[in-house]
Amino acid sequence: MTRAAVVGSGSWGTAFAATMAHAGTDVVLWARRPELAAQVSAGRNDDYLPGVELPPGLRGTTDVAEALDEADVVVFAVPSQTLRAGLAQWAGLVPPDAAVVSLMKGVELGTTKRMSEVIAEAGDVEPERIVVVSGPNLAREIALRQPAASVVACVDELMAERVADACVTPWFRPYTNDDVVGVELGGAVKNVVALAVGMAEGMGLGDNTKASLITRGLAETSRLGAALGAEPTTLMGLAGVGDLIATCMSSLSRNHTFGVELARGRTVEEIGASLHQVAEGVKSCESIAQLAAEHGVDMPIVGAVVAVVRGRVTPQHMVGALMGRSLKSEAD
Ligand SMILES: NC(=O)C1=CN([C@@H]2O[C@H](COP(=O)(O)OP(=O)(O)OC[C@H]3O[C@@H](n4cnc5c(N)ncnc54)[C@H](O)[C@@H]3O)[C@@H](O)[C@H]2O)C=CC1
Ligand SMILES: O=C(CO)COP(=O)(O)O
Repeated sequence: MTRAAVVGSGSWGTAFAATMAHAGTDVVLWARRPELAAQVSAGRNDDYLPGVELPPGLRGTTDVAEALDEADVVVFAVPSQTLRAGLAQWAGLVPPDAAVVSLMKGVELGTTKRMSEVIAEAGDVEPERIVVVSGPNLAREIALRQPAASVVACVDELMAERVADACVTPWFRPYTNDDVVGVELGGAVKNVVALAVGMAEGMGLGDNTKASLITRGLAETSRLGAALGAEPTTLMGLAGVGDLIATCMSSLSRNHTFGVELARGRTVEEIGASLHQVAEGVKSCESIAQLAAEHGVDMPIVGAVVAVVRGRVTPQHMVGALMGRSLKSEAD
């Protein structure tokens, strides 16, 4: 039986751990707080997935060494900006032949590294063992066993298949892919586009506005992907268009919700204090804008979101600025 450890017991760490347990994997979920670890062992996570019944086989622990001991699959599900510091404590405990999975959808501030790059660097893990799982996977819907597909990406196909086998259920269908760069970029950039779409919604704007932002957001993602060597087909797939649609259209998305609240006039600090969960785009908009600048890629929506998050312009001003840009070809 495959043994898995999940590090991070927020909404997606818990939902993915539950999915693997349903798939027949022996799963231990690490939590920082003893009361949350005990709740998980009792079949609940009231903080992050209230009302959801977790599978009986899923165990919680606060002992990370116990969780990682003899794991075939090690999954990281913490906020992207905390991963490097966490790995400084955890990396030495990861079994040397384990698949190391990133569920995270962010880009590191300062270094502009993707999460697989942070795992390789700070965790000293070879790229052949690093697997990225990403797709239209709103945690609550997966935890409620609503059908969805996802992408399991690794440069080593056998490693991707190991992780796909460990998480496949009748309601969670993983597709393998070897384009780690494209899968990670799709997941990170869609959060920033969802902030912009949320702002449009909060301003009372309608579906044409949202569809325009989503489509031009995809154009920005594709340009960045081309510069970084991603496959165009990946960005047209589940980890690109699929996740962009789910996140931008769903009120379950924290990034979307954050954008709505910004348009209502609340500050980044006020919303962050009340949300209690990570909205990765709020920080990754800065690192993605830096990555784009480094590669000479034009990303006006990402740039506009950065300006709002920094408090330099209002969401209302952002829409006017985007609409007032000089005309160009759709293909550029
Ligand atoms: N929630 C969702 O629907 C999905 C989330 N993701 C991605 O998965 C990643 C994790 O997201 P969620 O589980 O939703 O986040 P969350 O905000 O629900 O939970 C984050 C977890 O990390 C823990 N944590 C926070 N700071 C930490 C630190 N310094 N060290 C160790 N643990 C720490 C928190 O206690 C919590 O258990 C993010 O990158 C997110 O973009 C991906 C797909 C779906
Ligand atoms: O990545 C997600 C769905 O695939 C979840 O998005 P949020 O982090 O905005 O909630």
